[in-house]
Amino acid sequence: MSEILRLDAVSRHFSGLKALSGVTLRIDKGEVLGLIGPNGAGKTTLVNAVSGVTPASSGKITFMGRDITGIKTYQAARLGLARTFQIVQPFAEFTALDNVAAAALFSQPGESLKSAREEARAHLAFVGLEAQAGQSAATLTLAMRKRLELAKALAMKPKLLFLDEVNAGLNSAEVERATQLIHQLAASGITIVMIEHLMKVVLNVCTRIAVLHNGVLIADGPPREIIKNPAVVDAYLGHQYAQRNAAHG
Ligand SMILES: Nc1ncnc2c1ncn2[C@@H]1O[C@H](COP(=O)(O)OP(=O)(O)OP(=O)(O)O)[C@@H](O)[C@H]1O
Repeated sequence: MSEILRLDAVSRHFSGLKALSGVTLRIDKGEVLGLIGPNGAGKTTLVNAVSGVTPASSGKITFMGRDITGIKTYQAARLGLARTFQIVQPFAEFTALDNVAAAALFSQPGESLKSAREEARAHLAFVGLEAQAGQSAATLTLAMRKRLELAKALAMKPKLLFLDEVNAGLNSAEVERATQLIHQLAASGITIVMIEHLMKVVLNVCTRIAVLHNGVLIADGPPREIIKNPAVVDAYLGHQYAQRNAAHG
């Protein structure tokens, strides 16, 4: 497989706090990488560093062979790096359709509003929000706003898509539906990095798992190995989880 993203010794400090410490990680095209770890481990900070929201303090980030360290968010979007946010933040007064059209225009500013809206309609249909196209984003349920967030990210035509806790706060039927969408996205060839606390989802969709703890990458490998890794069990999964898992083979 060929490399799409590479982090070399990436660190991010907030005053004295080391949110990310010397993270080196390679992601290949077509992978679905699960990024896991306890609260405050540095997962969102890593995604923010790559997508230009909060630049790295040091280290190097390479996307499709190009040095993108310190890139701005709009530049990242135009290169094909898109993300959803943990706290969904649509333009509340805009319709669902125009939220997605705005995302399309953000990544391709030359596009006409008419074609951005046509494109937006297709993305809304993909995430199952066709019927809500004309509704203002403020009136959508949390699950719908999460799917809207996904449609916005897709409107940026990503090559690499970061999903930041797209399942948080959803019920099991909604998680099931979101999981199917992630499978479809992966099948369409988009490389995915997902921050996810639900291990059931991680194990269902991820081809590889990277684990952060206190800003340090403590493990990186195939899901079946990661869930047995003693450092990961200690830092995140817990011994009960490991025992339950071992009992289920
Ligand atoms: N803008 C900021 N200013 C100061 N500290 C920050 C900032 N952003 C993150 N941090 C701190 O950096 C550390 C890593 O935070 P981060 O949000 O990356 O963790 P996370 O693994 O995504 O956690 P969670 O699972 O709770 O979302 C935390 O201690 C957090 O408080």
